[in-house]
Amino acid sequence: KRLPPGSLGIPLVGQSLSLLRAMKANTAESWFEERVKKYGPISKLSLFGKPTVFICGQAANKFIFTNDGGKLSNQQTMSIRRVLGDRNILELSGEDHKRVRNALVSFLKPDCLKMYVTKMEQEVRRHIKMNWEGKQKVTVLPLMKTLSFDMICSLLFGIKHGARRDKLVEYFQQIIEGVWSIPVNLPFTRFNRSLKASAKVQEMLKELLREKRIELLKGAPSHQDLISCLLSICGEDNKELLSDEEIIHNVLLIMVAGHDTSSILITFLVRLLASNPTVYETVLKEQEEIAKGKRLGERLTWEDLVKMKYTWTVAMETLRVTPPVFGGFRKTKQDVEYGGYLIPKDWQIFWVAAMTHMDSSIFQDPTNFDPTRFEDQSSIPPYSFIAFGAGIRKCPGYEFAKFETLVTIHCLVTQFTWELCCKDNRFSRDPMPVPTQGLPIQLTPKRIAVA
Ligand code: HEM
Repeated sequence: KRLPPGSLGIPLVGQSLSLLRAMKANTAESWFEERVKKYGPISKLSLFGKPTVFICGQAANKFIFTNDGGKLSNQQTMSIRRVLGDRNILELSGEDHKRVRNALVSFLKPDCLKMYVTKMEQEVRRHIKMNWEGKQKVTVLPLMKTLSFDMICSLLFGIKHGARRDKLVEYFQQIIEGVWSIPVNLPFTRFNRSLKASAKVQEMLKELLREKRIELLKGAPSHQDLISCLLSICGEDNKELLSDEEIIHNVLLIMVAGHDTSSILITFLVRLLASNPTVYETVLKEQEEIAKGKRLGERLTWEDLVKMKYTWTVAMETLRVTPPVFGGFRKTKQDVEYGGYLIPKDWQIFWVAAMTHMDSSIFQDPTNFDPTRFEDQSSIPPYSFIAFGAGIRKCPGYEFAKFETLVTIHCLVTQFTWELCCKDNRFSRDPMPVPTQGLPIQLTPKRIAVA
């Protein structure tokens, strides 16, 4: 009797197909709004074969993110666990989660990333030279995916351009397809291909770890890339803090977590800059000021990124309106009480970012694109902007994504102007937002590249 209102629907299927259809049609936000109108901010349903409670609002977000690791644990789909490995950080809890997360953050924190701004710019300039220069038309989303994969390979894994990286890209595509698939391991299913690709990548990473250990023994700097950094962190007993399996599974996770998200943010920024002249002019002015202060061929520094304040508010507002991560699941470790209802042990809880991002009591006139909301971030109530999550599982790649986005937008707006080829400004979710036809744009070069 104390269960939240709502129906669990047809056994196994529940409301999954209906939600997936709404995602594809980009109406998932209204799908949830309808539920709230019907049942209020807490309701039960069944998603992906499991009884689920959907809760929304700032208090709901706080409940989820502050109880993470306590009454609630992380809940991922079976395909994620099978493809990325059971030692990836999403599968870990308690002390194990803390240990692996601290190790990842020791490389992903701003103090460390500061040293890599030049390397990021080199990667972006190389990408532009190969894929944008001399072209009249490009399709942004696939190119941004290539760029973010290259960034991850160079900066995080220290894998140079060449045959090994090409092989990795090929397998990676298959891995990604399986991460979001139905976990049926039969020949010719996406899931089966993905498992095989994952096994091959894990073999390649084992070899890479061996090589990196030798380099470290020869005196290579431990902070040259994330993998070297993870290998060189020792625990109290002077032994490596992370097992090889943990490093490999987390490298696989970072490939997935850092690839789709940043590439989608940059793609939606490119789309916005083509359709909002006021925002475009202000971003351009900020970026040109920085470019003017540089000598020919002089690279961007961390200090330059600090000056890109307006551009970052535009990125944050883009994430508010179109969060790449729609929402996420947690699992109850015991019966829990919330909002006067009982959520039984082992049920899923689902949070949805858009429900607070589009709440007019938090963000005034929420459908209006207004980057000034993020000028003073302390004015945003806690647990209401959750594009990067919150609490102990808040995205550790936030700074990496920020640096990558700012460097890329700087290079693009100072080198090109562009127009959208497709007047259809809609997008679907798969589960990440995908603009129509991957966002083809008409390019005009501004001037000869500086670098
Ligand atoms: C615009 C870019 C990005 C967005 C919007 C984003 C969003 C998120 C969100 C919402 C979560 C929390 C999920 C939850 O609580 O269930 C998360 C976690 C995570 N993200 Fe990101 N992310 C981005 C970029 C990156 C990058 C570039 C990396 C790696 C370099 C990364 C690595 C991770 C990892 C490892 C976790 C799991 C953390 C944990 O469980 O402790 N992300 N991200």
